[in-house]
Amino acid sequence: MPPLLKLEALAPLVQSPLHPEGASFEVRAGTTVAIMGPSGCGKSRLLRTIADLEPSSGTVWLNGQEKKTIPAPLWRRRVVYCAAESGWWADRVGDHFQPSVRLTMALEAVGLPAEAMEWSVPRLSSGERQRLALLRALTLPSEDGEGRVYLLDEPTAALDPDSTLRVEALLRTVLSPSCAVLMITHHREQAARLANRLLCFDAGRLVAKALAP
Ligand SMILES: Nc1ncnc2c1ncn2[C@@H]1O[C@H](COP(=O)(O)OP(=O)(O)OP(=O)(O)O)[C@@H](O)[C@H]1O
Repeated sequence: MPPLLKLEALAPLVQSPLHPEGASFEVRAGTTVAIMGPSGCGKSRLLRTIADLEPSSGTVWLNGQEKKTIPAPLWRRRVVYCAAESGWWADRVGDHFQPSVRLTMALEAVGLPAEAMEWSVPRLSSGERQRLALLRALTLPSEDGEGRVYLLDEPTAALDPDSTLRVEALLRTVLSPSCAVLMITHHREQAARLANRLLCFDAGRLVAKALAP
């Protein structure tokens, strides 16, 4: 079985912060891979290139199928990107979601009430905003049941310790055998709690590191 996500020499086309050889690694279905590195080293841009939001050189495959053979809207439904700073386009939170039992359960799991769907976006605290943006990504309906990769950019950066643990517990439930998570974190303990593999930026190269401190 091919890896769910595979990168070969992937790099942003414009002013890439990566070493010229780009990023090459695989993410297997059912696993979480954590990425760490200093501020400005290129972590977010790497996720954005995988998500097809920045022009890039190199090659990406999803389930053995090359990105350039998959229409962009379909790619973005299967490679779901959750940015560190979320974008919202309507005033009411609920207008960004499709109601479902899964959503109600997920809200509860991260400590938010069902009424959060009625809240207005401008009133959200940064932690509420971050959890809701994550739920929006995680509960996107899947039309074809195909495997998905979730690209999560510092998904708990705005959260208190208790909310962080709640979100981590939710993330573990996302990992069906056909899905995978590729996440950026600044916390090694979080990587150790969640990830199967850790990749660290070192002078523009991604280097595998042990998860134990
Ligand atoms: N569109 C762009 N074109 C050129 N350079 C960019 C672009 N967007 C960001 N950069 C630069 O690329 C570098 C990497 O940015 P990136 O956002 O990937 O960093 P990061 O590792 O995620 O940092 P942090 O941990 O602070 O979020 C930074 O120096 C940034 O200023």
